[in-house]
Amino acid sequence: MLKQFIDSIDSPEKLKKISIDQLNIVAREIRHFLINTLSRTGGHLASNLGVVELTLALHYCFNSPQDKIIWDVGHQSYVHKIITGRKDKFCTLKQMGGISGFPKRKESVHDIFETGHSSTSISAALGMAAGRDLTKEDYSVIAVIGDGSLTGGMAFEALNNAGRSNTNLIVVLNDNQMSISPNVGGLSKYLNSIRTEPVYLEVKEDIDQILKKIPGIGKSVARTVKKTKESIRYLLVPGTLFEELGFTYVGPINGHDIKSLVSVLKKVKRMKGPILLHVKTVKGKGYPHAEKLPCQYHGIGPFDVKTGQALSESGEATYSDVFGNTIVNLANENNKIVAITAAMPDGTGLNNFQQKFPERFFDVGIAEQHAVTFAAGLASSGFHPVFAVYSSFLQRAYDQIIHDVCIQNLPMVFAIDRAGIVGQDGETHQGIFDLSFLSHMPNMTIMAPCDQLELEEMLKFAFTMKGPVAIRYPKGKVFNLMKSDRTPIEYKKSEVVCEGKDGAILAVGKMMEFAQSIVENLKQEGIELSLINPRFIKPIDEEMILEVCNKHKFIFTMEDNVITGGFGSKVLQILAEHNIKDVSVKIFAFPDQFIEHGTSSELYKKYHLDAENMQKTIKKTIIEG
Ligand SMILES: Cc1ncc(C[n+]2csc(CCOP(=O)(O)OP(=O)(O)O)c2C)c(N)n1
Ligand SMILES: CC(=O)[C@@H](O)[C@H](O)COP(=O)(O)O
Ligand SMILES: [Mg+2]
Repeated sequence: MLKQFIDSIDSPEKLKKISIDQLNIVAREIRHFLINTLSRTGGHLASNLGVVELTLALHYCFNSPQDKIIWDVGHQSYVHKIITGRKDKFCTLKQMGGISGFPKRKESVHDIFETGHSSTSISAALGMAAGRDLTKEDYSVIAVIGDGSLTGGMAFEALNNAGRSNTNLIVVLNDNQMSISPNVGGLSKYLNSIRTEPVYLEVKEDIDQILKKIPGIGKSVARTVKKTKESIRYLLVPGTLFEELGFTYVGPINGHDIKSLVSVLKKVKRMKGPILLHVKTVKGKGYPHAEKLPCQYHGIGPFDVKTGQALSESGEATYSDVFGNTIVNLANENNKIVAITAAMPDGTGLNNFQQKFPERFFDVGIAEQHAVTFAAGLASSGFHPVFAVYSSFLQRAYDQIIHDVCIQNLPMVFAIDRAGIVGQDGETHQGIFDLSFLSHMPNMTIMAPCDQLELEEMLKFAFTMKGPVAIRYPKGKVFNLMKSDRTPIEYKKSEVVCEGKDGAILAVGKMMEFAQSIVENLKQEGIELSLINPRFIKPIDEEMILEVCNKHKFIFTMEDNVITGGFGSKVLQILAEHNIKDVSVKIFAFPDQFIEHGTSSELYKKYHLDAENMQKTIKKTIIEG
């Protein structure tokens, strides 16, 4: 096989040894490598195809790890990983024990800061720059942020802070006009308006030289000249928004032209103060299927390279589908229902709602904090909003939920998708904290459906409530509980699935899938268990728990949440409050640690939360008495 350039490039130093023309060959090879490898492993293909030249140029012009490159979200860091010696590990991408889909400090000295959630890079970079200035060191700090991520509030907080800091900091804005879906909002419109400007660094320097030569005679003339300079700048130099914040704006430049990128980056490296380099790229660049459908190829499972067809799609309904369909049905009957997403209409299943009720649908950008307070505003003016959001991203809005929703006891629904284990996105994305961080908020009601039907019923129920309600459900395909006589949803009431004499399982949400099979299996072995579907995590069905304690010596609680502050600990609290000492409680939950990437089933197994392991523990506990 023909020896490729990328086979020999395992560090930024090696990259620097080749010519700029040869960089174009490397770019081609990397694209080929990414498409072929990700067709087997899956991953964030489109974003990475879009930053091939940009990443090569950055590593060509800067000296990582002395110079610090921070990747916002980090889903576009694959090319960086390839250049920094991890190409051979790509067949393990996002797999248990393999390399992560995001920057990880333990993976490489070049992964200088970990990301996964958006809009953090400028803050982190500014902190590093401040640290560098304090220790009087000399290196560059570069934040690479996408136009979608720039819509997040934190990015603006950081721009505001950096713009007046005078510190040397480079923000590379990777503008592909896309978030996961097309980017939205005023900022996106603004970037669009300056994308077409053919003016960049050289021209701006020329203008500055010309302006300097305008003579200033007398005070009023000086004022006029100053105004004229500002107007000329407004007319001729794009990016004035950033300039006014205190950044020197450079761009827009073509992010697929390596020669220009290298030339501009070399100049930017020498410039002082905060710089914003605006780079235009195409999401999915070089793979026609991804260029055409960048949203579909944002994060993709294995696919056929030729046809672009996904290989693993089963067509079975997911919880997101069920949410999406149910909310449309409910909104048909209730015109007060409005829906909000923070840049994730597809992932959350809200896209049908968007099409059916465009005027009642709001994509606020990657802005979870704003989304919650925006919903609170709608709720306080008579609407009943639903905010559909992934569990881990809702973490962003902790204070807004307390301060803007719960204190005022406003009616709104949090449709919390990707609760529990999401699998291959790892630590930053596992939704294992929501039960804990929502539980201690007064006025909040929290429910977890154990199956498809229950999600539908809980959504209907949630819109009859007068305060905030959170419904959390997992990633992936729906489960259907084997029980014909389902009881209707009633506030604070659990459901008895079956009764037995040897112990009781209380299985929250998804854990019911495991619990039902455990009960069936142990029955074959002569162990009879009660199975309870708690439905409400808050307020918890205390009556049921006390009844279970009256009947059983052993209680087993199951939840796909971290053990600290979760459902099990609430059960223990009730036992303690009632001074119940003769009942043993075993909590099955995730330990007090961050859960790495891997498939969901691997992770449940590793943490002994799969059916087989839990069954063994339950059997042993009961037999040993
Ligand atoms: C706080 C937060 N909310 C939502 C997401 C989900 N998410 C990941 S990437 C992405 C779009 C990012 O767009 P952009 O920064 O422009 O990068 P691109 O994919 O276009 O390269 C979103 C919404 C996230 N990672 N973090
Ligand atoms: C990088 C990121 O945060 C998202 O792209 C996330 O990976 C989406 O997850 P789903 O694939 O579960 O929608
Ligand atoms: Mg983008």
